[in-house]
Amino acid sequence: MNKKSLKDIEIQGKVVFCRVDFNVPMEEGKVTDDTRIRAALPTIQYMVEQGAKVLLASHLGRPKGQVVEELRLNAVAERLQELLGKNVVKTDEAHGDSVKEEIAKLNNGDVLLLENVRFYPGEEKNDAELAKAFAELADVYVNDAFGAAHRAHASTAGIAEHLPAVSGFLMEKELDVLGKALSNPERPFTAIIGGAKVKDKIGVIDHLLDKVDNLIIGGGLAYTFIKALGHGVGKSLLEEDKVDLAKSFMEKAKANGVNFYMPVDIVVGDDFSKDANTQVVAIDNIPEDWEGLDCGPKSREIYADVIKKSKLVIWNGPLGVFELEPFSHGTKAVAEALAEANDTYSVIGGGDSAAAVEKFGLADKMDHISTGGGASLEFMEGKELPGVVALNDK
Ligand SMILES: Nc1ncnc2c1ncn2[C@@H]1O[C@H](COP(=O)(O)OP(=O)(O)O)[C@@H](O)[C@H]1O
Ligand SMILES: O=C(OP(=O)(O)O)[C@H](O)COP(=O)(O)O
Repeated sequence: MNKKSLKDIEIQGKVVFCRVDFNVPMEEGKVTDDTRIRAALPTIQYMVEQGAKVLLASHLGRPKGQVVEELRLNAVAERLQELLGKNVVKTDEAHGDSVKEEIAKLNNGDVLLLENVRFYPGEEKNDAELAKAFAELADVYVNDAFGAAHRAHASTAGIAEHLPAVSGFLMEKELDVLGKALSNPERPFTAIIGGAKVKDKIGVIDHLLDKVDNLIIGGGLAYTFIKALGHGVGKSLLEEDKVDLAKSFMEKAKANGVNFYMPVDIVVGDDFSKDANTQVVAIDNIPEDWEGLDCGPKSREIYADVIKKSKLVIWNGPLGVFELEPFSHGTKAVAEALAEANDTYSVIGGGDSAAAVEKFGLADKMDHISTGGGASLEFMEGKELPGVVALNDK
């Protein structure tokens, strides 16, 4: 990588503003998957050992510029403290006088976690004043938040204009592994795209159609494609204004000779809950009052077969609502097929896909689990990541 790294600078006794991606799954105020926190530990531990005063900054969820009590980072601070085996100071703000007072109390090697940076409306707007307010807290900026590197926000990009700015170790590793996998992909090359963030993902499908041999569309995205085929989708997740686009993707796949796969059968539920009644239906037979929440058994078999014949698979986004047992089987089938396919290099992207693989106990069978979903997709599209561009060149 042509960007400066943490190892290239002197941080002893300096206040380091380190952007991390601690946007972790939470339930009832507890962190349910700490993969992203553990992934940042090498960088944090290094800064501690070097005697820096470490300020960690992260977003959690999408509070849209307001304080949302459930999205405070207190539980994250607790988990980090356990993992580091060291006290972590947590502030209720992310900049300003109260934070400066806490920083003044830090000794070399101490760690402080700032409050959710997205509680400030300026964060997502990359507001210059907010970027300056963050920069005022520190001497050096380190970006280790690969998962948020595709966002040009005040704490991921703007701040870098005011301080020496370098990458952390997680950021470096992600760019290295993904870069190597894609510069000359082994074929057949398959992309599996699922999840719920339709708007974020549907665009990258276009680019993947220029690169892959096989494309599998699943999860909540699938219903926009099912609708594009002219079928009803009941109460399933649907991005009505992307239906025409979905149609054009299917045409592009055909024109490019890409094998295009989407579910042929669906597990529908009458409620978004683990106690829902379920049934398996064909994609042209989704009942009006039901919601598609997983792919069915026939689809799973087809996907597993494609995976086993691939040399490289990138997977972003669960194939169903894997958090609820009755709708976890599609995601599990894909994870198992990847685990069994020894000749297939598997790259897993996305917080939820990574959490799913972890939940099924298959994480150590994957070749690379990225901490970034959207970020890894944009990287694989060949887009420049603003959080990387903003860093100092070597
Ligand atoms: N059919 C579906 N309907 C609604 N939500 C779904 C469906 N399939 C998957 N999901 C949800 O998608 C979420 C993950 O989406 P997303 O954040 O886009 O993925 P990732 O974090 O892996 O990039 C999961 O919480 C999962 O429950
Ligand atoms: O979880 C994240 O995205 P991802 O689910 O695409 O990996 C990152 O923390 C970025 O969050 P955002 O998509 O709200 O900017």
